[in-house]
Amino acid sequence: MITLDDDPFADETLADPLPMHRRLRDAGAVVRLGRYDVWAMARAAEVAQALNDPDTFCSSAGVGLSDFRKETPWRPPSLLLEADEPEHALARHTVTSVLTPKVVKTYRDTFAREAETLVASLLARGEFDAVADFAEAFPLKVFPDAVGLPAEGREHLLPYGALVFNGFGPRNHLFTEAMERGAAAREWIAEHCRAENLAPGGLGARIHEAAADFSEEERALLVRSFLSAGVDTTVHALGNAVLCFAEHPDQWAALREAPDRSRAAFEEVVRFTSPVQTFFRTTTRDVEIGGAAIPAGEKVLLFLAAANRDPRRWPDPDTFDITRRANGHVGFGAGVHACVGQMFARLEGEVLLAELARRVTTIELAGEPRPQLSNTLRGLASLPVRVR
Ligand code: HEM
Ligand SMILES: CC(C)Cc1ccc(C(=O)O)cc1
Repeated sequence: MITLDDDPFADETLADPLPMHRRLRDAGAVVRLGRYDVWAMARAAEVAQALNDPDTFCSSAGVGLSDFRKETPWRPPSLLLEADEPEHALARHTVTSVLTPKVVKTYRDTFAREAETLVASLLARGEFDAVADFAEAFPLKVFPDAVGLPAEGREHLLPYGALVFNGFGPRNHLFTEAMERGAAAREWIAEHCRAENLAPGGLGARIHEAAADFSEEERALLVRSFLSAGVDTTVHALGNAVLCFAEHPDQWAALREAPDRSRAAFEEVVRFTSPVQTFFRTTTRDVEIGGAAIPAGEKVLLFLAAANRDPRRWPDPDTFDITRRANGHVGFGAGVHACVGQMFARLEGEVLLAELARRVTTIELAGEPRPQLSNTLRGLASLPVRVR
């Protein structure tokens, strides 16, 4: 068995995980991380195999380091993310009956209007922070509007997301800081998963209506899934997109030439930067995989970001190329738990990047990008840019 002593959740690793990803892929198809006493997979083939075998690699013990069979979760488990069949299928069917591709399409015009307003205001400013003023501003407007959240209190969404995503890691300083900062957010989120605080016709209200045979608190948990996963993820993807284009002016020129390439460009941003870097599964039986014998009951850390740059699967994996066919990456997961909001996320990325490409000639760094450290997400805390 190959053991590495890397700490994937250390600040310096989180700030620049690529060297570790290379070491993990080169060390073997399955390796052991001595520091946390867990297994790890970083190659595309094994990560896909685990995601597509939920009976062997389950989610109901939690998709973070904490094993729900041994420790009390910090919040009641998700009926989607932290559930296995048959319970998972029931919840999934309810949510996908609300967030259908057809329903997602109905937001296109609203997103386009919001994008026009936002890009025009940023172009007028010329210099701004592409995280706070762009990557956070857009999702924090369109997503809570779609869910049916009130205008006030939306400042709780990002701190709550930070709690959720740091909660998948070890109880390090990132988790404790998110816990302290997120105390008020937990209250507000719990309140706003309830039907009476969700606007009629919004996605939240529609989940309550579709989940008629669930209990009141289960219906609220289904809405909590959207509030947990629906903002920080797209915020990081959009911030990463601006950094990619600022660092690859040739790719920005290619997108400006054909703004209708923006959907494929966003897909390549998700593959290349993997906003969601890792999460766990737990083995339900002894399993042979990648030349290793993993006993039942063990935590397995899946490195989506490393798989998305695996040269065994991707030609020139470290090249950011918006004309590549990026589909088949695992940035949105795969299998029964694959992202239920990916079409919504793709629409946000497609519409906003197309508008930016139509209106902005050049994007330049106007200062050092500052990484946002997270146990699960990869993205920026700030990104000073100048646009013309
Ligand atoms: C770029 C943006 C996004 C990324 C990179 C992303 C990534 C992911 C990934 C990797 C998973 C799989 C988790 C697992 O297998 O354990 C997932 C699941 C999920 N995502 Fe997303 N997501 C994004 C946006 C969204 C949005 C906008 C929503 C809500 C509308 C959302 C809601 C969910 C939910 C509810 C699940 C759990 C599905 C299940 O377990 O059946 N996500 N996401
Ligand atoms: C990448 C995933 C771990 C994002 C995510 C977070 C939370 C939930 C939930 O159901 O609370 C679902 C998905």
